[in-house]
Amino acid sequence: MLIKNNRISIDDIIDECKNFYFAGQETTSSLLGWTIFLLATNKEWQEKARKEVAESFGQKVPNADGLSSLKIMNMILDESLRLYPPVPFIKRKVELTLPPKMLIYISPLAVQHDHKIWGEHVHVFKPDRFAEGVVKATNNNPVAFLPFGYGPQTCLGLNFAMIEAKISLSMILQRYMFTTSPTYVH
Ligand code: HEM
Repeated sequence: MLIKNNRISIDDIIDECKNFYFAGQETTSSLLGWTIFLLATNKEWQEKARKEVAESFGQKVPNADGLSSLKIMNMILDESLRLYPPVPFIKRKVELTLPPKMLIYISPLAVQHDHKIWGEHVHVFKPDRFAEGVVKATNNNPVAFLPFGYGPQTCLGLNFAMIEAKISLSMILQRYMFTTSPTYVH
């Protein structure tokens, strides 16, 4: 972003709006799409999530207090973000010892599928690996879970995206049960 005279130009603001639109829409819809698929193929977790939603909201519209107590749903969303990170690459530009301006790509997809960190069931949907938080799930290596990136450039929409996903998923679970087609092959 070019800041002249301590002012952000109209073009910069338009760029930021486009960024929010792009960075904010496809990512959360990818998270919801994969989560619905994972719950369709793991019915016991679909039922656990529905029970938690029913206990928190009944048939009412989800509210802020209830959303923060959705522990099972948080575990499910984290496991979905681990298996199918909506942003598979993060990039950084080298400024120091490596050749300047070189772009480094870090792959959440690769790190989150590393059996040395996540164990032999790395490819299996196991939300309970997140039951005691990310530090425990990563064997004391929290940078191994980076669906929203890491450090000063961490995703600006992290909290917004998780709240949006929890509201949407709660309202879907309140209304629908879902399954894959009998002919579906993964
Ligand atoms: C599941 C949903 C989302 C995922 C997985 C996601 C993931 C990411 C990732 C991996 C980055 C790069 C972070 C880094 O380089 O370390 C990023 C950056 C960013 N995201 Fe998201 N994002 C999501 C939703 C959103 C939403 C809803 C918004 C805004 C409404 C948003 C706005 C941004 C912005 C502005 C940046 C750039 C931050 C910067 O460079 O300082 N994201 N996101």
